[in-house]
Amino acid sequence: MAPRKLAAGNWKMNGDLAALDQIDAMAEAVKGASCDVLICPPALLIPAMIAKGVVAVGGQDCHAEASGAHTGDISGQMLRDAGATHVILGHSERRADHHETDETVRAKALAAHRAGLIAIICLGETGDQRDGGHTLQVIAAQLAGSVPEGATAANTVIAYEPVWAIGTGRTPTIPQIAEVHARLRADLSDRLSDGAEVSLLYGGSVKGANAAEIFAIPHVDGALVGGASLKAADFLPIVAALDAA
Ligand SMILES: O=C(CO)COP(=O)(O)O
Repeated sequence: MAPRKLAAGNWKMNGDLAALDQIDAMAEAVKGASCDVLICPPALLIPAMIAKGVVAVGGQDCHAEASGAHTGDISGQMLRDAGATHVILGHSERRADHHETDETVRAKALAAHRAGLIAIICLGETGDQRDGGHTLQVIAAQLAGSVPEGATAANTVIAYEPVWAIGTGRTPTIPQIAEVHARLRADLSDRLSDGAEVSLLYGGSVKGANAAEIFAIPHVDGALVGGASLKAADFLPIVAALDAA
């Protein structure tokens, strides 16, 4: 089976109840789309977004434990209980702001799988690592360290997000994205029996204007979109480009 195509939005710490109007504005287009469409809003918006029944809804992080004395945290179990289907893990902003390591991300992914969630595991090199010629080495190590035992194409998605491309309007060249995605596919195929079917997303300054050329790259099965997922008018052209790819 071919990997599932997924257009995913990461709202980060943006959006409020009024912003859910944007989900209503997506309804018609999403109904007609053949790709999966997911939005990961701040946790407090998850129930109201799910109630709209328009897009699949995911969390932006979860704890490695199902419950316990962890003030301020949220578990995969809780996200699942609220009706979420996915959770983003190991985003570079969490790796930087919360000192998350590959080991942390792997433990969280295991917890997500136990809770019945699809883990979207993020990885990507910094600008310095890219300039130093270490990109493939960095992403291979992150993949090896962050993907847990028991990962399958059904419970895991990988998102390649070069740190220097996030929110900057800069994107890697087409050959640069192609090189990383080919390596991710090869490593996943070596490690997982269904590695050829794992969805691989590109993330970092994806817009309506560059989506089609990014989705034409081999082993790019969708996108993880930040800023351009906040408004239906910006996100829907990306969904349409993925549908057409
Ligand atoms: O970090 C991202 C998605 O997780 C990408 O953000 P931008 O699309 O705003 O660059």
